[in-house]
Amino acid sequence: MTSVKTDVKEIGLYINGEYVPASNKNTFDVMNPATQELIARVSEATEEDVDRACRVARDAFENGPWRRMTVQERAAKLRKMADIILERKEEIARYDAMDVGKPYEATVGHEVARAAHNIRFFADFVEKQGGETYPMGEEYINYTRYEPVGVAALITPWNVPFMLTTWKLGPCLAGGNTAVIKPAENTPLSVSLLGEIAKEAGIPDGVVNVVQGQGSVVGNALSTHPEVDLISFTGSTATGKRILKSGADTLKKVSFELGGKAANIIFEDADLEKAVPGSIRAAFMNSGQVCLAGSRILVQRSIFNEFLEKFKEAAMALKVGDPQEKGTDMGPLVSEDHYNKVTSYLEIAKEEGAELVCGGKRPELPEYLYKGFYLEPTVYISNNPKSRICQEEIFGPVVTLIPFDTEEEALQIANDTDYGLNGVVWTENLQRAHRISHHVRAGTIWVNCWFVRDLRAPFGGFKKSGIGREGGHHSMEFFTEAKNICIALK
Ligand SMILES: NC(=O)c1ccc[n+]([C@@H]2O[C@H](COP(=O)([O-])OP(=O)(O)OC[C@H]3O[C@@H](n4cnc5c(N)ncnc54)[C@H](O)[C@@H]3O)[C@@H](O)[C@H]2O)c1
Ligand SMILES: O=C/C=C/C=C(\O)C(=O)O
Repeated sequence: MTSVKTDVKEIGLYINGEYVPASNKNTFDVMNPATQELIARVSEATEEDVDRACRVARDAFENGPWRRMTVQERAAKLRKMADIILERKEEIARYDAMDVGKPYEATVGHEVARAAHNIRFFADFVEKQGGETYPMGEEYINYTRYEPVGVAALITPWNVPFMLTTWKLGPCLAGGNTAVIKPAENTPLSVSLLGEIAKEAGIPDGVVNVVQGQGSVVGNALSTHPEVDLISFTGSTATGKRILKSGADTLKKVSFELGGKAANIIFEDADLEKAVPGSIRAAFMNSGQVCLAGSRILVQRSIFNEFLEKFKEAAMALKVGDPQEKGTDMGPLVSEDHYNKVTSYLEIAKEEGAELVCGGKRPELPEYLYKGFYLEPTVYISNNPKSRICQEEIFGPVVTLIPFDTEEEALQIANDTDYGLNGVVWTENLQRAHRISHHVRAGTIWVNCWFVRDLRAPFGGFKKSGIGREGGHHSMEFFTEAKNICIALK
């Protein structure tokens, strides 16, 4: 097996329905994290380019046909967009495998299908959406319209680039807004296609724009731009704080999906046939680079050793390798910087006295992957839930098993975190399942499952894991302004 050698791609910004170079012609390089090969040269937007994209989006919003179309017309174009995503699913998944290092097989079969569903779901949703009517006897009547907000900045992270961007773009466009998208700088490939896919679907020029470059420059220019009305951001809590500040002067609406450090709680009455593979997925999917990862695994002491043995065996059986290859469970980490961050926690774990169960080193790999940013699935045991490895979002294939004795103790540990994105509970006891679900302070609780998504359900975080909710009417509330019209009838 040799590496999938590809030509170096040249990727422009997408503004007003066409690919354009940066105004100063600058580009930045994108590497394949499995091999460190150069895979793309991407135009690096200047502040002037961001300004142009925002003004184009404003013009398309104010003067173009998009917001004036009937919902049926808009929905038809969005459905076409979903169809094109499915037609191009191999190309999109290849791109995510190339710059994220995400296993191709899982991406093409699941994430890209979900991306198409994100767009189609919101097309269907707005077609069925009604308004409110409040008659005031014979004198007056009130009715509500949901109008688009304006120009949206959609700023997205590198771990799930395409799917997460469509999760925002679907409701943004369904609501009649226009968009300037900014993907993460190390994973620009798949998202770069969204402008041309929108155009092919018949969405007018200027409605979907994509700018590329560093967060501190391009992201910052977007979040301070006076033409941007709202920001939907998914990324780290630290960046969320920065964006909140930079959007403050122009009072932008924000929706933030931020970091997590989920407790994955295994009770002694859990069915380990389900809990072990479920916890393995929650720990190591996408090399643990998932906001929803079950990275703190709380295990009741009476079954601790049994769970530990089974979990360790399953973790060590995961196939770490080339993301492009069939059967690969785990690819590399996304970049050298991120590899250094994740592996710094191996030192921290040692200093904190955590016990290493397995992993903690580079896996043995074929020669062409020697330069890849690989780390074996890594499992620790810790008796100190307050230690840094139990508190900080490592965002890699590094998880900690923490023993507990009682339900109260499990809840106390689960809630002893700044984050509150999600929690996971494994138990065969119905009352306990509800009790624990009610008391874990997080936006989503999965019981005897993980990462099962119904797009109508609210999705978002308590505490430092976010602001607002996405999903179904929650997304539409963010991407529309409710207007009440009161008519005197006499
Ligand atoms: N809650 C969720 O749904 C969810 C989903 C996926 C990832 N995440 C979180 O995302 C993080 C990993 O992603 P990441 O490392 O790409 O996050 P990040 O915050 O570093 O970057 C996210 C995006 O913000 C941009 N950005 C960076 N600085 C900026 C600034 N000053 N102004 C405007 N934009 C800026 C980046 O360029 C990138 O496009 C993890 O914390 C993870 O938990 C959360
Ligand atoms: O890594 C984070 C994954 C987030 C998933 C979603 O936002 C979703 O499923 O809508």
